[in-house]
Amino acid sequence: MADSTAENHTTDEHTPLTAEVSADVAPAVEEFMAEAAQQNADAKEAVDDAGPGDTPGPYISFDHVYKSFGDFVVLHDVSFFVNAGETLCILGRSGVGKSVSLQMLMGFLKPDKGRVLVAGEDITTFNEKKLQEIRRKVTMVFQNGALFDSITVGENVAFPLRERGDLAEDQIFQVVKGLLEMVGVAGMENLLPSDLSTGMKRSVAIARALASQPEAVLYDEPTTMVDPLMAQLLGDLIKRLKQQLHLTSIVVTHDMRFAKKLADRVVFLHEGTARFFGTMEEMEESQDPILQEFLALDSLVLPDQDVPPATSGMTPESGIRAIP
Ligand SMILES: Nc1ncnc2c1ncn2[C@@H]1O[C@H](COP(=O)(O)OP(=O)(O)OP(=O)(O)O)[C@@H](O)[C@H]1O
Repeated sequence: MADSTAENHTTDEHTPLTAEVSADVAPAVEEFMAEAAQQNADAKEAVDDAGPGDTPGPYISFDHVYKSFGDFVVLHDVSFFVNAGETLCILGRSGVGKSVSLQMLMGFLKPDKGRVLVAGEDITTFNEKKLQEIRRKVTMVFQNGALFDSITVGENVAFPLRERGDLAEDQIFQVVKGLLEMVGVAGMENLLPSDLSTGMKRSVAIARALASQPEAVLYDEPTTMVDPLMAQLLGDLIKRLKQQLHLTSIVVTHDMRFAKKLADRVVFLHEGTARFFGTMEEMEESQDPILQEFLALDSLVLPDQDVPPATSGMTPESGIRAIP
């Protein structure tokens, strides 16, 4: 395992994803990551070609989307997009349709009206078979991790690797070990999900998502119910995945610090509409009283506390973890 002293944990987006991966499995993980990065670069080119004229097509977009449950209107004429390799944060108070939006992007829910485009394709009328193809490209990290409870952490992460059918068992073992080290939960292969804290489960869920080499990852409230240090670590990881794997990400969050750190753009949902769509700087400069109120309330809820830098790897014994 790489040295994990405090001075070696710079945790910026340029720290190699494999910096904490043991020397014995690093080559396998590096090869796996290089494959993923190349695939994502190809995906970006594919959507770049899809736009009209010289305009690149977005990787994901909501195009005038409407959604109601009975008489209850959740989304009313909502539009936004995410370019390939970029990160969008979906912000808004409870119950405004953030999770409903993610479920539509995964094809679990259909819009009543409007179009949903994923991987540059209009998935609005896709049948289940075609949606499964899309779900190979776009994967979701659920709040609770959505791990299989009856199998070990290692088996959970190995699952998508086995599905590929082209990897030998020793390659699977190495990639699983390396991915767990990469997301800061080294040595937890043999534990059951029920042995893990919420933050650890989320890290394992990210490792499992990465094992499927997605082009995009959708995160539902990644910092809910985790402490500020864990939130910082997850944020660093998502940023490095963007920087080094060119992953496209959508992050649903209430956490403005997190959004500030990650977002190329934000969409703010309010009373069924996309009240704001643009950069975080533009949102902060907005004179819209609803946005100003949201930002003011957030600064009350989240005082500007300094989070100490990560200093050590999390071990099953300590229950404390850090990523590079
Ligand atoms: N399948 C469903 N059937 C009926 N109503 C639903 C369904 N899914 C979501 N809703 C309702 O749609 C609204 C938006 O839900 P959603 O989960 O997207 O909110 P959210 O913005 O993610 O909130 P939170 O931040 O609290 O998670 C809620 O009022 C919810 O009860």
